[in-house]
Order: sequence, then structure tokens, then C-alpha cells
Amino acid sequence: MKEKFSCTILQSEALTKYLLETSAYPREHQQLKELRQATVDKYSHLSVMNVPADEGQFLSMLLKVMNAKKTIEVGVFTGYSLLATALALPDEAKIIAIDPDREAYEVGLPFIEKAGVTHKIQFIHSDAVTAINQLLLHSGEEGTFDFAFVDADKENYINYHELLLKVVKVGGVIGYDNTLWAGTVALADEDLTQEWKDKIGENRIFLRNLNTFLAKDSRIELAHLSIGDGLSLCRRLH
Ligand SMILES: C[S@@+](CC[C@H](N)C(=O)[O-])C[C@H]1O[C@@H](n2cnc3c(N)ncnc32)[C@H](O)[C@@H]1O
Repeated sequence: MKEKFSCTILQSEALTKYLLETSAYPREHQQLKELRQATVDKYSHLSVMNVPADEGQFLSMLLKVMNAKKTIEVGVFTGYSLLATALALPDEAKIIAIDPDREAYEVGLPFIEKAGVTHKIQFIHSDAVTAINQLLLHSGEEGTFDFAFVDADKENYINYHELLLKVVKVGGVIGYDNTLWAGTVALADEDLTQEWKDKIGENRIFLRNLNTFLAKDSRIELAHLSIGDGLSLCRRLH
């Protein structure tokens, strides 16, 4: 039987709604709420690109437990995960945020400003491979970042991995978002309707390749989580 298209990887849409409405939305920061709503108003169905509130809260807790002070964000869009990160980090923190789409970032910027965390963020208007290479060549900051969050072009995740393993310190963590790609990484081609195929494109294949690669990579400790749309956490070992 062909699967019906759904962005949730939980058992049902109702369970996703329950989780968000019971535990996540009541604790969501006011500026995160407003940023999410502004994203829906401006981008309608593309607003699903924001990480969901429960994942934002997970990232926030992880960063605090790690005592993170320096992070890099690859793929910003309107900045939901960026704002969640900026709110979690201490005042002296530094976040490098990279995206070739400045317009989307500017949709979220008023909420980042209202939250009083703009001073922690350095936005780089660029594709991330170029920007990270520049950072590695010129900044002297190689191996100094506590955390990297990647939520961008899926075909480049494997390239980001090589670069970011140089950017994060030993013991630092890289998070790759969407690594279960709405559950489609587990489906055979014949299980996919045309609607699914149109929506998921080739990303399912890129992410499958990434998942297989990360599972074998002895340079990292891996935790592949079924939160949001799948989140792979990679801790640099040496
Ligand atoms: C899923 S959205 C990020 C959503 C964000 N994490 C949030 O919670 O709002 C993906 C973003 O990746 C960006 N992107 C695409 N190609 C990129 C590249 N080569 N380098 C950096 N960012 C890229 C897109 O412009 C888009 O804004």
C-alpha cells in the first residue's frame, strides 16, 4: 500500500499536535511564537522549514547542558532555531549564522531584536561551503566552536560534515536536521506516491547516504534522534 504524504514522523498528526500543544507551545518564548507566526504569514506552507517548537526546546536544553558559548548555524531561513540558540546561550556568546537568503533572515530579525539577543549573532550572507572555508582559512578559530547546527541544502550535508569536524572542538557537537526526511528514508521507491516523490525530491537519497556514512564514521559518537523530522547529533571524538 502506498503511504499518504505527511510531514510528521510520529505515529499520527494527532500525536504531533498533542506533543506541541501540551508540552512545547505553553513554554515557547514569546518572540519565538511571534517569529513562527510571521513566517507562516509570509511564507505559508514553507513555514514548515522552521524547526518545530519541541526541537527548539531540545536544542536549547542541549546547549545549556553543554555550557556552549560559540556556535555556528548553517541555514537560517527566518531564524527560529537561531533565535532558540541565541536565547539559550550566555550574553558573551558568539553565533555565526550563514545563509544566502538575507530576505528570509530579515523577516525574523525584528523578533531577534525584540528578544535582545542580536549582539550574539554574526550573520554571513553567503553559501555555507564558501563561508566555512573562509572561516577556516582566515579566522584562526578552527577547532574552537562548541556546537554546529546544519539545516540547509541536503546534498551538501556530507561536505559540511568534513568542514565542520574542523570547526568544532574535540567534544563539540554537530547536529544535522531532517535526517529522517518525514520518514521517507525508510520507504522503498514503490511505497511512494507521485505526491510524495514531488515533495521529497532527491533529498531522501542524500540523507540516506549521509545516515549510512555517519553510522560508520569513527571520528564521531552518533545519536540519531526521532525528534522533529529527525536529528543526527555527532560528537567529535578526536
Ligand atoms: C530549512 S531552512 C532553515 C530553517 C531554520 N533552521 C529555522 O529553524 O528557521 C533551510 C535554509 O537553508 C538555506 N540554504 C540553502 N542552501 C544553502 C547553502 N548552500 N548555504 C547556507 N544555507 C543554505 C536556505 O536559504 C534556507 O533558508
